[in-house]
Amino acid sequence: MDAKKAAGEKAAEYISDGMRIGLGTGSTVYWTIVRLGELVKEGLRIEAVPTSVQTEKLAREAGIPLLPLARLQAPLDLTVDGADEVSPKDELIKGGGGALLREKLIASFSDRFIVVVDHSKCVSELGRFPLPVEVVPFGWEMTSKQLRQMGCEPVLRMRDGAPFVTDNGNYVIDCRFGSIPNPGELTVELNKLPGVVENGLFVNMADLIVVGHPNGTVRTKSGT
Ligand SMILES: O=C(CO)[C@H](O)[C@H](O)COP(=O)(O)O
Repeated sequence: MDAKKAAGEKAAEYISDGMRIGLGTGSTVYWTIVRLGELVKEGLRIEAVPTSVQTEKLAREAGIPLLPLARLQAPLDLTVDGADEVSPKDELIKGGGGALLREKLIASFSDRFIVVVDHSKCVSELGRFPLPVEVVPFGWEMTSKQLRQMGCEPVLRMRDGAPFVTDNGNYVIDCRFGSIPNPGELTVELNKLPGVVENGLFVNMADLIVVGHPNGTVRTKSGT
């Protein structure tokens, strides 16, 4: 079985009747959404908040009832989402799919945050994957220069010959740091830059990491 499918489907086991959940974005949580769609058809009652337009579409197709954020009075029970890198301390890089801002918001509104990855995402130190930073389009060139001064190689994310635009109307600058020895400090420093909306470092957020392996086995480990 595919490692992403194994991890994604396993996460569905943590979701029970009556829960209000957050649904992440990407090809691993895709399998959670597909599995939840099956369970909903079998009678599971849940409501979900999607972290992207892409996930909203998938959830609708799967028949999962959606919950408008404006109606949310209390934290979500659980959010399931993927990641691009996971450190030994369960710090994450996210945003490969460009949904980092909504993903961080929804995860922070959740009592529990479960991360689903295939084994290749587990690294000894964060930073080989370029860190996605969501920035406002106005003056992005200056923001990029300031990001460079923080020790990375910044590249504006492009799609079809034009800047990639997030669901929030912003740009993404992918910042190649090479290594990020102190993600906690870096996330604070990045978010101090005026043009930065949010960055893809998720520190002290994951409660459980579900890691899929190519033979279809899954290992879980408690997060921070
Ligand atoms: O952060 C994300 C999207 O913004 C994704 O969760 C991350 O890129 C992992 O994606 P995939 O499961 O497809 O490898």
